[in-house]
Amino acid sequence: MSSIIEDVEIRKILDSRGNPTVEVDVLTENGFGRAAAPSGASTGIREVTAFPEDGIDNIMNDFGSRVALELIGIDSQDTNLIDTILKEIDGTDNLSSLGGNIIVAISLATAKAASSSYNMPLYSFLGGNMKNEIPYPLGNMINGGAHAGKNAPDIQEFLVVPVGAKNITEAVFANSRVHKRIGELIKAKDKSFTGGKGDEGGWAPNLTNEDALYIQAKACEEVGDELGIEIRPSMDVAASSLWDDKQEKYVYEREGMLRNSGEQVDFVEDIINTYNMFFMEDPFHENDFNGFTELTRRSGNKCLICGDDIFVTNAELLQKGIDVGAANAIIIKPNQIGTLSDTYKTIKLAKDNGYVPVVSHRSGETTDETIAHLAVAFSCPLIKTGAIGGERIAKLNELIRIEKQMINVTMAKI
Ligand SMILES: O=C(O)[C@@H](CO)OP(=O)(O)O
Ligand SMILES: [Mg+2]
Repeated sequence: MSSIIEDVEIRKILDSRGNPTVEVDVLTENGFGRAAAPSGASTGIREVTAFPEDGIDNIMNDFGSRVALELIGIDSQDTNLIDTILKEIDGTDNLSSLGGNIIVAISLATAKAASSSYNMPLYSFLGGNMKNEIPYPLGNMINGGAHAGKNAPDIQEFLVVPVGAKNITEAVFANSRVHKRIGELIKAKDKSFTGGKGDEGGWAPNLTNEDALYIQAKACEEVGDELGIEIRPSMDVAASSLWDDKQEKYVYEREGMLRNSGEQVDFVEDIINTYNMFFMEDPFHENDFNGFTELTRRSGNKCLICGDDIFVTNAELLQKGIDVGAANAIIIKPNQIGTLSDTYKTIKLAKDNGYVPVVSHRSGETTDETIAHLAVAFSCPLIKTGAIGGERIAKLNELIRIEKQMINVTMAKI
């Protein structure tokens, strides 16, 4: 069987916001891999650059000579070599020449071509055939902040985790049930609600953070009782989007509130305690390591305190957090760092230091399902990938398929 790369093709496709992104096909003698890159709206400043400054089209024009020719003839199994070559072709520290999104699509498509060359699903090709754990889905229920319109809550994502679900089917249907129930509760509170949704398929209502939190908790309880499983509320504050450097305050525009870092710690701690939060992402902005450290000290024993913008899937930044006890979980988005091998390096560092890796979609997505395989392959106990919407269910339905293929399968330990 040959996994040697015979051809690499790139095309411009649509993402879920109607923006251009790239899809890459990698062909070997015996296999084929395809991957597409997502895009963020609330991106961290230290993420690699998604696309070159002049857009995608110029790269597409000289892709054959500049990229494909360099990869043809190389074994698609050699992820480290492929990623090194891609970074060399790019030649910049932040991958701004080729663009991290183009590099990540090639890196992932190559791994998929390798797995297909050996007739194996990606999760077992990367993770080995002893894998038998499925991650719990963090489902997105209400969208605010950078993912929704003007009158939506300031907080970006109101999420839930069906921690009592016994299998992935039960888990994803519990999340979709909570999503429906939240829609009903919003309509009951606001008769003029149009049913509008945000970028990740969560409702985008005219609600304060507090009302959204209350409705979310009520729906978790009601659906949890109905289904006989525990469902816990969670959130992504995406606080880099709230932070104003000049005022040195978190600005809650919808609420007309300003909070300094200390007040933000108290505010978030109170939410964790009041609502028995399971997971709290980016409660502080990307440079506020002190805020993360203080909240982790106070609440890290009862809630996952997760860093996204602060770490951007970068092992060096994660090490900085480990050194000061900032957070106990990390969001993993391959396109924040640009390659599969660097993504793995960060996951390994997280696990070696007791940080929970949480594989995540972006707000701008395609129907690419690769992250479902990565979460299983690298034993990440949680995956954040929405609850409804075509580009979100692509990953959730793939997890259902993966679970059916596995032997002696269980949900991850959380
Ligand atoms: O902040 C986040 O965690 C993500 C995904 O939910 O949003 P974006 O892709 O816009 O960065
Ligand atoms: Mg986030």
